Amino acid sequence: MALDFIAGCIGGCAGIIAGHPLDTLKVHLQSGRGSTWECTKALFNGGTMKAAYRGVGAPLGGIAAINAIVFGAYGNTNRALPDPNSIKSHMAAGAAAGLLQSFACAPVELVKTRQQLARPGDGMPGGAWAGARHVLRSGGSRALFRGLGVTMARDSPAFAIYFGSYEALTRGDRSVGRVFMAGGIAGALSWLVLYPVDVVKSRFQADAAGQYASAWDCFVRSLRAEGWPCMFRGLGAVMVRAFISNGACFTAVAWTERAWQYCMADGAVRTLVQAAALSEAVCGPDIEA
Ligand SMILES: NC(=[NH2+])NCCC[C@H](N)C(=O)O
Repeated sequence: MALDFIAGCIGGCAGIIAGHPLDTLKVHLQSGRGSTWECTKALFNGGTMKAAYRGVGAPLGGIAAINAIVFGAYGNTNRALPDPNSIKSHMAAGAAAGLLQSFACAPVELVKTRQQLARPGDGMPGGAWAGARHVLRSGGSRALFRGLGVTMARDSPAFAIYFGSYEALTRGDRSVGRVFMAGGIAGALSWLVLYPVDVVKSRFQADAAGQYASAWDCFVRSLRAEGWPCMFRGLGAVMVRAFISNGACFTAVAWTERAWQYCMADGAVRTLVQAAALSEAVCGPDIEA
């Protein structure tokens, strides 16, 4: 249990660091900041990764809480179901985990999104806590939880697909290569299917001025103004990000688990050797020897 959590945190951090620049590109594309080429150029302007990594603090800071909820809810729901090993149970447990983690994920992603899109002079500080305080001061907790409903609508089905497909793809083979591929494919699939919901979420959370009354209003007005193509902008970036990020995440989880098991086994051997040495010191060498 504790191991799942520690492994999940290390995996989650690896995934965030590997995937954040592409996440920033995605958010810029979703918000209509320009073509892929224009956005990429703007993000790497100045030759540093600074703009591409803006807003990384909130997801890094929130990953422990989010993973505690995801792994806790996933494991417990799965075990409580009548047939825990079926893919259906893994999907149901994933859906419950996705729903619950939205309460932590929505405010984290709101701060992240605002920082990724911040322009000089609009007062959005760069740090995670400073960003959250800024949002709270300007609109209270309602402002911080703007987009909670649409986050649930995205993440409950997304995590069902995520855990269901990961389980299906790793049945019978948990080698490092397989884990990376399965994690990458599961991540990419979970984004592909729910992508328009994510576009609406980004646009709705980015809207600090309160131009949209609700996420639905944001969806209808975006469609009316720009048509269906805007619901798929950034899909390429997110698929590459999701593959790398979730491949890295599940691989780090598997490595951490193996390192742990190795240390435990090693520790157990050392304890046996010490116990033998101690008994020899106390009782003298074996009589037969
Ligand atoms: N579409 C989703 N939210 N899928 C669940 C995977 C979440 C994962 N942490 C990622 O960012 O890729």
